[in-house]
Amino acid sequence: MLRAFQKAGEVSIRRRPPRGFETQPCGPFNYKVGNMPDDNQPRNILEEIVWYKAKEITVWRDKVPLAALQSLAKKAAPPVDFKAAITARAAATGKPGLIAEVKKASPSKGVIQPNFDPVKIAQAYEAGGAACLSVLTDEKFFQGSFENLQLIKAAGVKCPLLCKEFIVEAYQVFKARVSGADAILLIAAVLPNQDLAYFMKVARALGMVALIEVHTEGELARVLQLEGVEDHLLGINNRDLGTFKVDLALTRRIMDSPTGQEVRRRGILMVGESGIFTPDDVAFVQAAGVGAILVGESLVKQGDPAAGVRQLLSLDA
Ligand SMILES: O=C(O)c1ccccc1NCC(=O)[C@H](O)[C@H](O)COP(=O)(O)O
Repeated sequence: MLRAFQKAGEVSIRRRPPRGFETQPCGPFNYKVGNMPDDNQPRNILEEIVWYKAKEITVWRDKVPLAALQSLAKKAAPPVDFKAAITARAAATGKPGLIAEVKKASPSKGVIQPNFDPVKIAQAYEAGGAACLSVLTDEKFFQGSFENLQLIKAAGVKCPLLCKEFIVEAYQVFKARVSGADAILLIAAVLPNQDLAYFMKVARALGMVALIEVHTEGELARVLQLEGVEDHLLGINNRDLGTFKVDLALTRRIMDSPTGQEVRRRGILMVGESGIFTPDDVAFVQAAGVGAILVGESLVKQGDPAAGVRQLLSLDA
């Protein structure tokens, strides 16, 4: 459902507070600007995340300037083909290719897995039959890290890795590559097409693909206008950003719409994201037309994530 402030398909997330941040850096101190009116507050969790991200990036850039990161990216081991891993696994199993998410906590659920060992979880997902992995790198809201991405790659996990970061600047795309990512997430609610096109280009130049995530049919129609979008993946996130409620029927509604039909005609690899808990859920989104699924909570909270993967996909042990 569209909110009052949102027009069909347009960016709905404001990248900065409209009247500026409440505090401004002033030498070694943070100077409080004064009481800000209510309309300067984030309207949903995604705005809160993105506003904080802008501050985080400033700190990262002070430590490692973009030029230094770019030269590290040149020296990094080459990326692995993310899309090929999904299509190969889907062909072998007859199920959507699974992108299993290494996720400790979330804004909607708090801590999901208190005994969180990212490498062990990643290895278990791979052993269970995941095609690819998604690694949350956001620290404040998901208790993830870029270090987790590095550790998983360094441990020899072969599944291609998606850097699950809230990207608002090219700096993060280079940081993802340097940390071992094979794919990046781009969110259409946050990024206008001009930014999406630029970040897709940077990702391609570094040998990665993008998972471009939409929440509405309008956003899907908008991202379908991007040149070369077929080379990437498109995801439908079933989680409402305002209420956190997940509704798998969103995937079906969008895939059944005229825009969803266009996606099928153009043979774009679609990913069903969030709220997938059971083999019936997998069958539901597969019937709706997705070729891949992105699953976090239902797998990560299990004592045996490898068994969890096999169970979810109804695979033999
Ligand atoms: O997971 C959240 O609470 C969340 C809140 C706000 C923005 C994004 C959020 N999650 C990111 C994701 O897209 C999910 O981690 C991913 O799709 C897996 O979802 P699930 O299987 O439901 O854990």
